[in-house]
Amino acid sequence: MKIGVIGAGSMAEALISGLINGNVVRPEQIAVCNRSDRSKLMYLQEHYHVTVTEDKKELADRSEILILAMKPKDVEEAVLTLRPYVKKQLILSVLAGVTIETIQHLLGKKAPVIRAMPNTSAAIRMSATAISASGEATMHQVKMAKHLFETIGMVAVVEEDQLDAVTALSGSGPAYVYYFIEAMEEAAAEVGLDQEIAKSLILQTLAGASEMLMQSEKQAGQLRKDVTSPGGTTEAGLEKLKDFQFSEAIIACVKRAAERSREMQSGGQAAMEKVRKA
Ligand SMILES: NC(=O)C1=CN([C@@H]2O[C@H](COP(=O)(O)OP(=O)(O)OC[C@H]3O[C@@H](n4cnc5c(N)ncnc54)[C@H](O)[C@@H]3O)[C@@H](O)[C@H]2O)C=CC1
Ligand SMILES: O=C(O)[C@@H]1CCC=N1
Repeated sequence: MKIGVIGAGSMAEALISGLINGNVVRPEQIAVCNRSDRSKLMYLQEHYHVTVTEDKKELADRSEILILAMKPKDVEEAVLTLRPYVKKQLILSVLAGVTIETIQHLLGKKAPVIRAMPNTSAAIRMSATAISASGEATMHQVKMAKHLFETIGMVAVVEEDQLDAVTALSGSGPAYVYYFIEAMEEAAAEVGLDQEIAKSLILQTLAGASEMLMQSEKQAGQLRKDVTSPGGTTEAGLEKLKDFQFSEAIIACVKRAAERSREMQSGGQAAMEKVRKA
């Protein structure tokens, strides 16, 4: 399987790192191009030994899968310059808020397109990814995409209209967790803990809680109650989280991110209109 990656940013690197370090594909099976920043290409070549090129034709000709990994605002230019070289390749987009219809419009044909929403934990093969395929994608191509993402984490197959919600939940999700950890680190300093010790305690606590949920038949709410002794420390701490409307804040966060994904989708439709009128 030969893969061409268009856009050499954070998500591209996470995918490349997961695929290569997990021995899923060999470096020579991956070629990457970027728009302007050549240093990023040099970095990827040096670290992962992938092929780098500035020539989209060369990239497309050698690839069976073309991964779109630029920012959504750049999709129009990227796909229009790629368009002459797209023949039978499967187009695999990781772009937030850019629909299959928009991509097919920019390509000027009903090419097989699979939208995926992974997250940056792909770098260590722990991504939570959801995929959705266009009707043009063959069963083989869907299986191939599913397999690709399964090798770097777990995969859920969803309807395309679910992808805004997925993006808000697990695509952006690592950032919420890192934000929580940053706050825990700040809290640890305020209660007088050494920074390094605090960091290991926080990370093991998160990993342990997450693993408990995976292994246990109990739901999160029950496991929380198991920790919370009546009149104890946890109850006192949780009261503060309630005072500051922790749940409401998380719900508002995910809802706003999903809404933003839908707004970005409207941007993509405007680009599609522009191409249609040109
Ligand atoms: N960063 C994340 O956690 C996740 C990002 N995504 C999606 O992945 C995509 C990329 O995100 P990041 O990697 O964070 O962005 P980034 O800004 O780090 O990387 C995008 C890269 O694409 C390049 N690029 C732009 N136009 C191009 C063109 N015409 N041809 C070739 N390269 C071009 C840019 O030079 C840049 O290096 C976005 O669409 C985002 O929605 C999806 C899931 C998670
Ligand atoms: O922030 C973003 O728009 C992208 C999509 C999911 C994670 N990062």
